[in-house]
Amino acid sequence: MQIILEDIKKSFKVYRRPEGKWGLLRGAFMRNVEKVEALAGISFSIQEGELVGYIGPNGAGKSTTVKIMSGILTPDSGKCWIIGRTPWKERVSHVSQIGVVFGQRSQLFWDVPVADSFDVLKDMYGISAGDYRSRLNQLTGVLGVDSLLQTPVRQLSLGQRMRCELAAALLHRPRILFLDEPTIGLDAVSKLAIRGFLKEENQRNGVTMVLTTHDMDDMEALCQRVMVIGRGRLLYDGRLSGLQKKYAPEVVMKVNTDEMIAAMYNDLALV
Ligand SMILES: Nc1ncnc2c1ncn2[C@@H]1O[C@H](COP(=O)(O)OP(=O)(O)OP(=O)(O)O)[C@@H](O)[C@H]1O
Repeated sequence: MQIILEDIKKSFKVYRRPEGKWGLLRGAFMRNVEKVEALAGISFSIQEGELVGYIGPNGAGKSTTVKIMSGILTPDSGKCWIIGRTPWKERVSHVSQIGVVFGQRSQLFWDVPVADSFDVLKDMYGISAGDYRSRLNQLTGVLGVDSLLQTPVRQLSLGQRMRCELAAALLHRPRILFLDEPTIGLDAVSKLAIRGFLKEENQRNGVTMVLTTHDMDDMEALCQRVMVIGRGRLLYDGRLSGLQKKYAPEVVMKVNTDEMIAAMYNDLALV
């Protein structure tokens, strides 16, 4: 198994101001401390080359799991091995094997051209000049961002930025890619492009992927296996079809809205 999590628990301390009219004033001297249990004992394992969907409602603990697997957060207890390493203990060697994309955050420098961020990543990961050139050509070509390399990140649209984020996460040829809501806020055309790219990268290069999303079309297009988390606990781990059969047994018609809208944009020559 390439990814193993065993009984991972994580809670956060949150400080709350006393309520009421004088709460603001009293809060300057005393605060109530509360414990939020984000993960209450999560266990799963993932094989090399799998593309697994990780879904659940807001606040269920998805991002916390991704942050622990990426080595950004340390859990309170439990065990985690990613390619045989414990992420938060062997961070440097761990990050060379993984790529991470957070849909709501950027790993690119905001004010400088995209190419400058890529150059920094090249040095950070110690990618040789030849390998960097060929990988950059390949990724920018497939993702359609070659013409954007000299544009400052702040001038990119969300969809353009997300394609650049994907290229940045894959420059060093990681074996595992963690994706936290990579299609959030994107239009139908960009969503389809990113799904197509992820599928190709998984199938052709065998990159293992864990995909967090609220978009069921992402799930259907990409994931055969789905893990459902709720209140920090794993509630389901199995085939997407099993989940659909259980919770939507009587669906009679399915309209793929993303594909419909993408076709409409194409017809209107809007892309
Ligand atoms: N740094 C933090 N400090 C305090 N509480 C936190 C922190 N990070 C997460 N939490 C809490 O932990 C719980 C799980 O949060 P998490 O971000 O993992 O959920 P999520 O499933 O990714 O949600 P969403 O779908 O909204 O992104 C939530 O109750 C959240 O408020």
